[in-house]
Amino acid sequence: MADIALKGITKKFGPNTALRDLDLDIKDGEFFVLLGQTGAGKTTTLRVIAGLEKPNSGQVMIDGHDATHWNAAERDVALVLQQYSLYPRMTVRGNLEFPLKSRTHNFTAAEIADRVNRVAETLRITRLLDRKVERLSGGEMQRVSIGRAIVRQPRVFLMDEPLSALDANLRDVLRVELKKLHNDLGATFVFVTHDQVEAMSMGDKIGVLNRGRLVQVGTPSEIYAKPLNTFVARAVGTPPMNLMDGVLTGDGALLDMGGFKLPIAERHGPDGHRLRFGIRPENMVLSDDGPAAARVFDIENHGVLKILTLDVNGTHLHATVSAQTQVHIDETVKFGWKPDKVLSFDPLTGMNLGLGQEGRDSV
Ligand SMILES: Nc1ncnc2c1ncn2[C@@H]1O[C@H](COP(=O)(O)OP(=O)(O)OP(=O)(O)O)[C@@H](O)[C@H]1O
Repeated sequence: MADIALKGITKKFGPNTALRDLDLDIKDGEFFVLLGQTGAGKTTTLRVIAGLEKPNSGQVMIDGHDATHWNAAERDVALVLQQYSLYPRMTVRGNLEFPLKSRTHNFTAAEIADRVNRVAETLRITRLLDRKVERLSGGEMQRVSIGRAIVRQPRVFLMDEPLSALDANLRDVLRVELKKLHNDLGATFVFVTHDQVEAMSMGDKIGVLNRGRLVQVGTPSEIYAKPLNTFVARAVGTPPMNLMDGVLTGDGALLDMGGFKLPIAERHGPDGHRLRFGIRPENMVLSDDGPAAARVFDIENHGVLKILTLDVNGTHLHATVSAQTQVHIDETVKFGWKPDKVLSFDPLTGMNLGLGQEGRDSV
């Protein structure tokens, strides 16, 4: 088990800067998710923590020790990748034993057998122990990959999109199992994903990366309810937050879109101030006396709810409504929003004006 801290890490590949002055604190035993789009620097961050990539500047601290110059073995971390790094011709047992048989360990045969059996039980792969890896399904292989990481009992698990090659059902199952494994082991997990649903459902903490910079760190609910800026606001939530430009007037927002005026509970600026207003789809309200009008462009049925795409003069907004709501494509509907759920962003910087200086400093 271990705390990890990155201090001012910059990593360049030729002219390409993958990480820019990155500071990151991961607490002992935390399930920390790094969320970002492709090329954001997630894998590079993991490889810097693992000691597989040397930063151009900055420090890697493990349990309070400066580990910047430690090699990968000294750091005692395990990396699980999206592609299974297994030996296909060996049995599952052979693959699980392999990390314990290296010259740096001095385990007895009985100790190795005991560890392998316990890991197999934890991951429910005991019945597969004598099967060749090449004869396993994708989900089984990924379980074995995870098993190969835990059998060494490292202090940190680094996981690079370990579920992204699996089909949706299996991903759901392994998500739950990984969370349980984390609880059982009590080890520090750093989990990389570009899938915000995965990040929201698994992380104790989420760090949102964009172009090599850490934009915001927080619990899933903090990131969802108090995004630092429009980038984070749109990075989590399905469908993403609606953003609309407009001006403050009286107790409302006069939207450029359609010239509609909608009430807001919290003002961030004087009358006439231009803002970007943000509202999550579940906080849009369809009602006959709504102050704004739109054409229903699309309806997605999701069982208990429907996701509507509303067209307001060519701009699309999303609204999540109950499955009982009667709507038809091309129908004109009236809508409003929950005034206390509206966020106000600076249209130039994208910063969330509702957080105040204190909120911005804390992220
Ligand atoms: N070995 C390398 N040589 C050159 N450029 C690299 C190398 N590794 C990463 N990069 C660049 O660094 C940036 C960050 O890459 P990284 O793989 O860390 O992103 P990522 O967030 O993990 O992306 P993905 O989700 O696509 O894996 C990208 O612009 C990438 O092209």
